[in-house]
Amino acid sequence: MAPSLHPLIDNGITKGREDFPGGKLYCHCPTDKVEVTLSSNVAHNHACGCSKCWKPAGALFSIVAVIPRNNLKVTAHEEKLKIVDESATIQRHACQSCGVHLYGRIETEHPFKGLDFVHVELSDTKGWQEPQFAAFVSSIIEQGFNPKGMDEVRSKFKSLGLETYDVLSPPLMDLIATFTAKKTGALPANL
Ligand SMILES: N[C@@H](CCC(=O)N[C@@H](CSCO)C(=O)NCC(=O)O)C(=O)O
Ligand SMILES: [Zn+2]
Ligand SMILES: [Zn+2]
Repeated sequence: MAPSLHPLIDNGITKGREDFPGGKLYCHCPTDKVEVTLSSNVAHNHACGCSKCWKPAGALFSIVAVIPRNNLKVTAHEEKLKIVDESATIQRHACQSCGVHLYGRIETEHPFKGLDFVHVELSDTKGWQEPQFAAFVSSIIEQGFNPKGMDEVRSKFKSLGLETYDVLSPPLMDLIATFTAKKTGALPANL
């Protein structure tokens, strides 16, 4: 049996809506759920194979997207949130009771500062931007996945119409490189 990449994509991808206005994310606690309100759709939604992003049990990949941090508010039970790893670039705020990551935020100088990382599967509404690509695919091996299965994993993504990358997608890599070039002076700061 093919391994589960993620329940949201295993059986095909449902397209989101261009005019989707956002919605609420909830942690997995049965009561007193942490609630996060997003006031827009997300962007750059993708499958991520890295070891740090939260994924549901049994899935090889997380599905993670970004949203401007001003469009994200914790609207209930913020007291349950704790940063998973203070030393990581992305400060992932997880519910201490159920372990779900509600949002990841960057506080240091970084090309993605100002964008929060979120998992739209924590919402019960439909219409969020669908996954656009798969990132950090080779990273699943670091978590114990047999490298012999990688062709099958990459083929499955391709059959779903998702390009696979071992870091991030070209537009995101270009953003990172442009940020670096402006810092070193290789490109003008006002480009
Ligand atoms: N092989 C490593 C990769 C970890 C990694 O660099 N993850 C990325 C992507 S997360 C969402 O796309 C990243 O930006 N991490 C910064 C951070 O987590 O703070 C592994 O698998 O651990
Ligand atoms: Zn919880
Ligand atoms: Zn990740």
